Amino acid sequence: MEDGVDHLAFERNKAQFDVEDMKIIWAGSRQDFELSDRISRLVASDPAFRKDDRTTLDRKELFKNTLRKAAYAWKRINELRLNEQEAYKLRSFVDQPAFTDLHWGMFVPAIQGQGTDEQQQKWLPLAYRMQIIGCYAQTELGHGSNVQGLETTATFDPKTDEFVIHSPTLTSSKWWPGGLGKISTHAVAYARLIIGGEDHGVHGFIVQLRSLDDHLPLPGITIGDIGMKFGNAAYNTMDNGVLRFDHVRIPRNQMLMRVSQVTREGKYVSSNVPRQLVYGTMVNVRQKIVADASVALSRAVCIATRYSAVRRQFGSHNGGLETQVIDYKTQQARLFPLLASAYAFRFVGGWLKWLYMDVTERLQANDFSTLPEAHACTAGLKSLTTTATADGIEECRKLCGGHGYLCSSGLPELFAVYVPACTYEGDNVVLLLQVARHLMKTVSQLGSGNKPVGTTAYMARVEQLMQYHSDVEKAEDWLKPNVVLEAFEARASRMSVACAQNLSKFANPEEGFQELAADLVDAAVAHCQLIVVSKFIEKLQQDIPGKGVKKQLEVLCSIYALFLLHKHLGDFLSTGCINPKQGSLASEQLRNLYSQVRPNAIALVDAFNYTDHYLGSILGRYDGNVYPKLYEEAWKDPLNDSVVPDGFKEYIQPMLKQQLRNARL
Ligand SMILES: CCCCCCCC/C=C\CCCCCCCCC/C=C/C(=O)SCCNC(=O)CCNC(=O)[C@H](O)C(C)(C)COP(=O)(O)OP(=O)(O)OC[C@H]1O[C@@H](n2cnc3c(N)ncnc32)[C@H](O)[C@@H]1OP(=O)(O)O
Ligand SMILES: Cc1cc2nc3c(=O)[nH]c(=O)nc-3n(C[C@H](O)[C@H](O)[C@H](O)COP(=O)(O)OP(=O)(O)OC[C@H]3O[C@@H](n4cnc5c(N)ncnc54)[C@H](O)[C@@H]3O)c2cc1C
Repeated sequence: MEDGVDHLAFERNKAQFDVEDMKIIWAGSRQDFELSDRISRLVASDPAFRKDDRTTLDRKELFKNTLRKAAYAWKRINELRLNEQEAYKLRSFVDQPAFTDLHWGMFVPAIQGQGTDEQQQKWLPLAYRMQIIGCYAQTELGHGSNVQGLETTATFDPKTDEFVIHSPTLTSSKWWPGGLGKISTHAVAYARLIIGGEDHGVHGFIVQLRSLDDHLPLPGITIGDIGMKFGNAAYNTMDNGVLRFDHVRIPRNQMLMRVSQVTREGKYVSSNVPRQLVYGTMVNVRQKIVADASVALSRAVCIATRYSAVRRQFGSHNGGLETQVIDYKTQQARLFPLLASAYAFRFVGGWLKWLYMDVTERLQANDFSTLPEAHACTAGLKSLTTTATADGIEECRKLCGGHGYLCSSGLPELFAVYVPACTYEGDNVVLLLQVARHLMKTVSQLGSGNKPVGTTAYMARVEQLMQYHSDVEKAEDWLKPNVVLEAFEARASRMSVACAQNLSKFANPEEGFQELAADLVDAAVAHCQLIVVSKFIEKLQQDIPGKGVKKQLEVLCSIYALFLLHKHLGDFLSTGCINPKQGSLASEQLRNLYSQVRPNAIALVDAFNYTDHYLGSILGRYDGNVYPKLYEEAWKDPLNDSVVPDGFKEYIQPMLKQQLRNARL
């Protein structure tokens, strides 16, 4: 069959729910849906945002092309008078990482979160109008995860009322900041504050890097790009940079002074806010990364699902059609948990956004009580969702067989752009260790009358959870939300308690923490998975309008939870929460659930409402017309510009002629 159009139309007719209603649930609200829909079509219909040619561009062309798109996007944002939310959407649908991500995503929030009112009034209007372009320069060549280990210094000079920013060693060179390499005029740079020889730890400083006239680096500044990164086009649209300071002077009022101040006399004054607020920008971005995970994963799942319905292999009887690969149970068991994960991450992302807004409001009112919870949740969920998304995109590539390896499938580039999310904004293992510290603290305080709150509230029932044994008797029992929730709570609390008990055997707790780090990471994962499962279940308790929509979400929620249970069966069995028979019943139920998803699979990915432009994949085309378009696309490759390739006459022809001569001899 040459043309897949009929396959997908038939698939869409099979759906047992209203896809338009599901689009609203996915978007968050009708208003959010309309906004996304409008802006994505605007970008898709504008030839200036074309992106199908980028894998064939060399780095310089690719980068220039990125600058052109960023400037054009800014022009359109102004011409159309888009508000902040619309502008953010437009940049995301342009789908090309650029310096603007760091300007809007980190430089501006760093000033908003860590600057005083006066500093905000001075710098934010310039940044909002893009009269200055900023980046977030924290990581150094020698230190990334260990922020306290940064070496760059900011030494106060009381004579001139300035800070002297300096990179004392090679390893103190700033290394990685996006937008720094070629474009940023300013940075929020992190450096150790030194006053009168005393080290006050790491603080943020606004530093001008380049002239606003000719864009040349200012005196004392050495700056450039750090070189090609993984993938071809992918993240190479971004100028991740290197920066060295040679005694660069900035006025005292360019230290971000919301958390602590340096007076004219050189006195260090701490506000009554926790010093961890210096890390606040990372918490903000981690929350955005969690929201973005569902987008990246759903794109890959949309491509793999549509293609799996178009692709046929084996099973033809009497010359009839072969079997659609989506009908193979192995394909379903690999694909449908990823579909369910995309929905699960969508809902947990929405919840985390709420949590972040809540903690921000509290901080403004000097209530710091929920900061540890916000840090643990953003760190843990960033780690969990980005790991699962990066692995999921790669699985989707494999689900598309050989064609998934072509750039025109969109999957190689999606993976290459996405996978650094497991490292940036905190290495995923380092972040899970932060969650583990939070859990160990919670367990250690259990007997003290300090009741655990928020996502650790289940620990208050630790005695009951330590006695728990699942009462599942038949496969359908696993469909009950409380049954699932209790099993996940019992597993998470037992893993944390086991770690705490083992830790208590060490005379030196820090040594114990290092020794037990792998178990602690497992306990942190169990806790984070519980959060995602419980937020999905909570979502289902809300009013969910739309024909058949709630039923589909219930199926996906069960798949997400039971897939995790199946994957981590060892945890559930070894902690004694369930027995082997109950584990088998969960697998049986999972198979039933896959059969229920099958007729709805295409409609469930249509509900993401992605344009073909945004998907950027021939395999994932809405019309399913894969083969003719793949064939057409191949001829566009620059290698096919000429029939005989460059280099043939120089290298291959002499070889062939030599062989011919030898044969004659
Ligand atoms: C960006 C948006 C772009 C928008 C426009 C485009 C549209 C695109 C669409 C979607 C966008 C999605 C987003 C995409 C982003 C792409 C850009 C990526 C750019 C990348 C940037 C970076 O990577 S910046 C550098 C990030 N670096 C790190 O994350 C470093 C990791 N390390 C740390 O965080 C810390 O050092 C660590 C926490 C690991 C340890 O710190 P340390 O001080 O040693 O801590 P410790 O002693 O363990 O703890 C002390 C104490 O403090 C508590 N704590 C630690 N961190 C925090 C925190 N962040 N908040 C609050 N509290 C914290 C910790 O729990 C301890 O508490 P106590 O136990 O003492 O109570
Ligand atoms: C694409 C990209 C964009 C970036 N953009 C920016 C930016 O705009 N601004 C910026 O400032 N930075 C940026 N970064 C830097 C990024 O934040 C760091 O790379 C990240 O925080 C990880 O730190 P690291 O590189 O030092 O890794 P390392 O800490 O050196 O990690 C190496 C290995 O050691 C392990 N490890 C480290 N510490 C521990 C520990 N305590 N216990 C157990 N294992 C440990 C890690 O798990 C990992 O396996 C970017 C990075 C990338 C890849």
